[in-house]
Amino acid sequence: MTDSDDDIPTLIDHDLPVNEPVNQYQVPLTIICGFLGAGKSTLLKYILTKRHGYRIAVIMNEFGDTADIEAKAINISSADDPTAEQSEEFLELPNGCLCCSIKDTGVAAIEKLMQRKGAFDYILLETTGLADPGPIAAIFWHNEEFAKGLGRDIILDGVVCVIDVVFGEQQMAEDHATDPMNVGESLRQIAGSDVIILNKTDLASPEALTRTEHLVNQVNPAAPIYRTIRGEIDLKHIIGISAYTKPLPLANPASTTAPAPHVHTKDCDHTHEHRHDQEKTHTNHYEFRGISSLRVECSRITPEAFDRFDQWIRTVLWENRLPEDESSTTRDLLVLRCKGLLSLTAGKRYILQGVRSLYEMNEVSDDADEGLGIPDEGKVVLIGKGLDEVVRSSLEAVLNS
Ligand SMILES: Nc1nc2c(ncn2[C@@H]2O[C@H](COP(=O)(O)OP(=O)(O)OP(=O)(O)O)[C@@H](O)[C@H]2O)c(=O)[nH]1
Repeated sequence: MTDSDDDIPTLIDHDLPVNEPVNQYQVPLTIICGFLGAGKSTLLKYILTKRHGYRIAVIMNEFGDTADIEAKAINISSADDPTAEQSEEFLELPNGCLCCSIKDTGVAAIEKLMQRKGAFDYILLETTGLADPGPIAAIFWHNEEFAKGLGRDIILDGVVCVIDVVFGEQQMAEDHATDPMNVGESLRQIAGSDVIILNKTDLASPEALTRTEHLVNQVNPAAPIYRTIRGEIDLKHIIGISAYTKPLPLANPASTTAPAPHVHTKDCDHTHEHRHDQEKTHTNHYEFRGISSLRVECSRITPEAFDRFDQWIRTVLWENRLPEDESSTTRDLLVLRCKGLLSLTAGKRYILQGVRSLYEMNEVSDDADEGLGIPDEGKVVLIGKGLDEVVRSSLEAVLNS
């Protein structure tokens, strides 16, 4: 980073978008979640003062029951009024960013913001350190009521989780789960994210860094992991990633031409080359506080198998049980996030995306297919609880039927 924090960038033309917008009529929205004190505000401040060519509206929000969380402010000053901080509801920054310090509930904040449509072309939503991003993502993705109103103008781009690499491991271990499934918020945040930022790497030992990275990767093998100091990251990794629309469901750096986000050191106990095999092995057996991931690969499947898979995933997501289990109480099954790619014998390919009970399977267009070189074989990744060998066998049986 060449800009100093004290430099207020001047307004620049929109010729430097970090990634191409998906749809010019829709404003992409990125949810930033993360552990308490992990560096979410620091990341936002970095974004708000960097020359990136986006006019970003930042919402610092408090979704859910966060009354016990002390309200905090992001201290951004403007060139015109260096003392201006959170006193203003909207603060327009010289680089085109719009800082919006609305503290009411989510949709109301977005409503207010969308009244200023045209003043920005990207929205960043910071959640509190205790927020589970799943329900928030669901508000912006596939919520029918919301889609009739504001939602039609907003498209969920992705969920980014900031982790404090010094205390991350400890936070995950100590996380007291308040939900009936006893999962814990930090693990829900990791499970529900599309990109993971390991922040404060300047303060952590290489061993702690590697351990935390490995741990996070085991909980969510589908999300690329980036290491940062004070949130300094190439914005193309977190903005305009189209995590819910792009036909790249599994962010495995080894299979893409994108710069490898998974940074390795000599201490790493895995490499890009054999990471795939490790995922197969470790994700089968790995569990952290009951959260694990399951990855199943398959060759091209028949249309009948595709229909059966649709039924399978619906039963798993909506009823928390396997289709063959008569009662939902027979196992402790909960899927927080799912992603997948299924190739049919007839030639069609479908992307699976799921957040909690919401899911969709969209056909991949030929254009996207050509541009991105989607592999022939399919795979499904589930992140959640109770994903044991019985679930694996059940899924494999459906996909291979
Ligand atoms: N050394 C170091 N300090 C950092 C880094 N990132 C953030 N900090 C500091 O960590 C503290 C917490 O950072 P914030 O950005 O406020 O964290 P937050 O996630 O927004 O905090 P909450 O919203 O309260 O959960 C601040 O004092 C930051 O200056 C980093 O990479 N290295």
